[in-house]
Amino acid sequence: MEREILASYEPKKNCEIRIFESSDEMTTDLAEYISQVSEFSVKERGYFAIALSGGPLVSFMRKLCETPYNKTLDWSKWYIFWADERAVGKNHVDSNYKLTKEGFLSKVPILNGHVYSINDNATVENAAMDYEFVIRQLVKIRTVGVSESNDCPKFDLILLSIGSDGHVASLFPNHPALELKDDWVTYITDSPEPPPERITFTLPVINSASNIAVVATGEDKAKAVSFAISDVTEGQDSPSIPARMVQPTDGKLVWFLDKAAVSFVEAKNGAYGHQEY
Ligand SMILES: O=C(O)[C@H](O)[C@@H](O)[C@H](O)[C@H](O)COP(=O)(O)O
Repeated sequence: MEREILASYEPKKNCEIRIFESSDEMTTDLAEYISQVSEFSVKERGYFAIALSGGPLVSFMRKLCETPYNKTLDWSKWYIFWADERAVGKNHVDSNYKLTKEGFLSKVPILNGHVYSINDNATVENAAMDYEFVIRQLVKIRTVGVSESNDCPKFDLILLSIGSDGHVASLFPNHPALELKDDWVTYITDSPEPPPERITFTLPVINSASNIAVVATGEDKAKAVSFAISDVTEGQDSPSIPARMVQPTDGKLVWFLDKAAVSFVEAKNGAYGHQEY
């Protein structure tokens, strides 16, 4: 598989940062990474439970719909979830389900019964409660694994992208939802980005996953990426943004970035290869 990683670092325990020349090369590596995680999970557990989010993420997964992956992956073992969803109908242009259906699910043979979309026919509060209930049932029968350190679900992979304000899933800076410890799924009604009502996994669920990948390209994400991955002590220069709170308890975190997304880190620290990520 042809792909060139410009640099790869392991700055913190269980965290790796991969930097690519272009977003196209990043997309190639991301497909290979997802394929490897899915094969490992199917071998270990018999299932692959993956949670997706919105934004540009689905378009970054496009190479999974092409050869060799469309033919080689064991799609019948894939179970799809959403780390966050906007409270709009499934046909609405803002729906993460619609985005995923059009860009991914309609192109690969994942079973309809394995697609756990968030209820768009309920209030956000009820949709969040329903979703947590469904996940609890699936954890009971181990279609979704369970964390060894708490009773949280242990998704095989949670894929996130980062907003330019540093939000991940629908967890926004300084929002009380960031403090939740016992809920698995929650809702917000005051998202700073439209639409205001959203359903989201909480940090304990995200951090309990076996694998978390955060994907970011472009200069508009560069500042947030720098605040999220740099080692400097938190303070005015490095606010504690949600993406920085993504720290797997027992699993592994991989950042997939293009050159533009690390331009702010680079400006502060020098060229790639500087160890102070
Ligand atoms: O539904 C959502 O809003 C997302 O799950 C969100 O976390 C998104 O992934 C980021 O906002 C990046 O998306 P943009 O690049 O479009 O800001």
